[in-house]
Amino acid sequence: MLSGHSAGRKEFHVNEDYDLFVIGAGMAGTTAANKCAAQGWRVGIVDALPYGGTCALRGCDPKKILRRGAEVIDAARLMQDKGIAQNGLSIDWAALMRHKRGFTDAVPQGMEDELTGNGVMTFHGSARFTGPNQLEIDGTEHRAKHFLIATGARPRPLSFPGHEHLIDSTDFLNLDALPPRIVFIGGGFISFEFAHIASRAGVDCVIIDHGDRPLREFDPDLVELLIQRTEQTGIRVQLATTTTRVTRTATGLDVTVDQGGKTFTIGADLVVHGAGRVANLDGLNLDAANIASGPRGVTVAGHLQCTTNPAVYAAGDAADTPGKPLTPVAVFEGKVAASNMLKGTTTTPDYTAVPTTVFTIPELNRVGILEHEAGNSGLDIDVRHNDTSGWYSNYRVGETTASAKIIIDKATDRILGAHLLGPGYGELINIFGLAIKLGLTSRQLKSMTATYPSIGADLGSML
Ligand SMILES: Cc1cc2nc3c(=O)[nH]c(=O)nc-3n(C[C@H](O)[C@H](O)[C@H](O)COP(=O)(O)OP(=O)(O)OC[C@H]3O[C@@H](n4cnc5c(N)ncnc54)[C@H](O)[C@@H]3O)c2cc1C
Ligand SMILES: NC(=O)c1ccc[n+]([C@@H]2O[C@H](COP(=O)([O-])OP(=O)(O)OC[C@H]3O[C@@H](n4cnc5c(N)ncnc54)[C@H](O)[C@@H]3O)[C@@H](O)[C@H]2O)c1
Repeated sequence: MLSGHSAGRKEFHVNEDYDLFVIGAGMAGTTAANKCAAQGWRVGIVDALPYGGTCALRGCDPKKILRRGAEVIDAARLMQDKGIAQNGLSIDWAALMRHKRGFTDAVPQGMEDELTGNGVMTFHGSARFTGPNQLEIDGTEHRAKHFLIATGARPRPLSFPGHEHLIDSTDFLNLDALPPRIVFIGGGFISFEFAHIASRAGVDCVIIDHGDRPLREFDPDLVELLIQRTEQTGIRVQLATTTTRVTRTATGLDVTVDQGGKTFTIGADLVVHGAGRVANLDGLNLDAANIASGPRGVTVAGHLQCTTNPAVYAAGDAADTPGKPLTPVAVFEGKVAASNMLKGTTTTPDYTAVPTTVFTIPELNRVGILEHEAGNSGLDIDVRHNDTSGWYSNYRVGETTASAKIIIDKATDRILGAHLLGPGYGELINIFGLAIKLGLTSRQLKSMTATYPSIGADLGSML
């Protein structure tokens, strides 16, 4: 370690000679760090928070553990008058949170042990660039030949008066108790998933979206069905509704909204931010390293190298790429960035056939193109749209909302898109993803033999 002075007056210790320094120990950052260390590179990684990132600690994994409680309640309700007595089954939120922590508490040490076991040097603190090839963490400068920015995303800043009263998704996933009334601002993944969990725990939930259609990246017919099922569950969905202010009252919070010029107030005990996320680049002092960026992240070329500083790469939610802010995308972008840095190549990530699931109950899924996108591209398509609610696998569990829409290219018989709403379809969508990735025809996919009776056995009929 050396001592020196940076551009400011502060004295720095300088730790030199990294091949790669990674900022952010989430899925993108740890994937790249492990891959480069495995090739013998000297790698450093830093996180301002415990290691693990959003998915494992504050997103996908804890969310889906909490959803399990809601799944059990919903499954029992669907079996009302079908052999399951409805006597007092309820969510014990505190115990469910303990179940969640049984998983999340072990993540940071496990992740850090894996990194150090692979020879990666781990640091804790906030990193900020001090030059094109150097950054600072708590008064120590680190120089490296390459940097990977993998700092994830944060809730989009909101501007209406009283926005400071909102809690974010991280706060929601750590609530010790659920209050009687929750309002969710924004009708996207977070609000729908959380409202579906909270309503099964007895919370009176309202989702407010300023657009006329929520979950815009999903098939509109299936979204319409999901809204109906959501409202049957007791969740109010207020569309084309703008939140104008949130005020603290003696008993809770008042959310004042405008719907087509009509103003009214919705009472709440908690208001949750579900209005989108932006790249988390604040505090990185990107200008010091001449790193171009926008709200979607660090400006990178197709091979994930920064367009204005060749030493810098970016991956995951912090990179402005065609990839959606999803865990599998963060992982494969981390791999591609690592490979390009290691080999000096310009490989680009393959974004085809990345499936997405909104983990409502039942779940909404998409892979490949939407019906209207096929139309816009001038493709001649066959749309195989089935109401699957009466099919055996849904009858068995008592689910009355289920639908499948498969988009097939008439010219080649190839599957271009699959849109599924129904219990267990979150697993089925992966098979359609593989079919699209491999360019399979509907005839080839139909030739699959599935176990019976299983949800996979419905696949042939969906085609
Ligand atoms: C509530 C919620 C639920 C989600 N559910 C799903 C799901 O079911 N499926 C799915 O595919 N995706 C889901 N996502 C999205 C998914 O979590 C993200 O796409 C993924 O975690 C992004 O990974 P990443 O490595 O890019 O960033 P992150 O995992 O966010 O890691 C970034 C890390 O960088 C650190 N950091 C930031 N700035 C600095 C700095 N200056 N210095 C040091 N460290 C810094 C942060 O502390 C953080 O640990 C969900 C997201 C949320 C919020
Ligand atoms: N299951 C999953 O894979 C999963 C789950 C949660 C989050 N995520 C990721 O995290 C990202 C962020 O999730 P999210 O739910 O916050 O965002 P989102 O982008 O899914 O949805 C945000 C919604 O809020 C609306 N909105 C924006 N500003 C508003 C305002 N001021 N008032 C009312 N409505 C407003 C938008 O119209 C949109 O419908 C997602 O895009 C997704 O990539 C994924």
